[in-house]
Amino acid sequence: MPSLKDTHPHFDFFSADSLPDSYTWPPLDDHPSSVHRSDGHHPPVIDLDSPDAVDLVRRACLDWGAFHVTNHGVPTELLHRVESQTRRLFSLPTHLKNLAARSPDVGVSGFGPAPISRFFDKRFWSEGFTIIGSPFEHALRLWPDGLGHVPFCDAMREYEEAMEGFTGRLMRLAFASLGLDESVASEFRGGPTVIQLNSYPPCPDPGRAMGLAAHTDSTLLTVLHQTATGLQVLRRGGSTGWTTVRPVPGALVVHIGDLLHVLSNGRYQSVVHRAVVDRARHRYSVAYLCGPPAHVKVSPSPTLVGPDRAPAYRAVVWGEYLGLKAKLFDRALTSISVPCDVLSIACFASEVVH
Ligand SMILES: O=C(O)CCC(=O)C(=O)O
Ligand SMILES: [Fe+2]
Repeated sequence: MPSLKDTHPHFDFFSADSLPDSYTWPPLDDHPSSVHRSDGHHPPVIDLDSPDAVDLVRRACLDWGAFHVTNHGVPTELLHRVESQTRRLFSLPTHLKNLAARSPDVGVSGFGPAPISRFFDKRFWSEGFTIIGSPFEHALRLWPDGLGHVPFCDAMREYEEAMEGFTGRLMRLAFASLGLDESVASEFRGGPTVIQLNSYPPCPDPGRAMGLAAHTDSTLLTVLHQTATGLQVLRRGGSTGWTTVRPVPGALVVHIGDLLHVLSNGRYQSVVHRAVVDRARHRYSVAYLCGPPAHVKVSPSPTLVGPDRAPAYRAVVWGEYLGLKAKLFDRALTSISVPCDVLSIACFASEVVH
């Protein structure tokens, strides 16, 4: 049962020399940097220019639900600039960041703890800043004098443009890897832009703190930029526990989200992931959340449905799914699954009718 706390007072992470009780999670025996996996037990690195890219993406989606991409076409200089502007934003004093806080009236954009934190009794050792559309209004509150907001807004706008191109290419690859017509991927492009900036300050007791608890993303695909260790993924169906996804210089991490899970009729499963924290290092990550345009219904692709493979999920638009996630969290996907008995009745009925 979620604790559904409405707000968390913003906490000054840098003044803490020990972990307050409200941030102390039970010790996790699979927690964090003790997990070192040898090669072959790590999401693969895929060169987007490889002639085998489609097969490599299929294998990675089936095995991990996550992979690294190189030759993605996003300039290194832009990645550095986005990271340094993220750092600049989170290093503002707390009272200034609170001027751009998320509020229920203004929606989910702005500064604050991760929205999923309200499902947990313990707090996350992190701060987030969610950008939906233009960051201009929030940025102007954070840097009210002069042109301080300009480099931040420029970097985010350029990143958004670069991500639109990159995720278009990725979606075509993902479609091809499922044996679907690549041109249909364009129907799922042009959705609202969402960029999630995350900050994980150094933590006095990282073994008992949680940066961001286990979750799946409510997206088609998520592209994560990280330059420090902290991301962990759970390999589905395996018994290997959490795998630390070490940053690969210059590469971007791709996650399968719940909506691609639905579209693929469960063939590709959304990846469960979390972020852990470090005693000395302040980590930042930038997630680009790629979803469909507001009116586009996502349902299992007809090509992946047949007499022996009934549709496992009903159709949803992104807004409805986000609403379900905000209410049900990790039960959202199950809530749109089509129960087997309904399927067999439907199959039986169609056999009787035809
Ligand atoms: O910071 C990370 O590594 C993970 C971030 C994440 O999962 C998210 O923003 O949804
Ligand atoms: Fe995530």
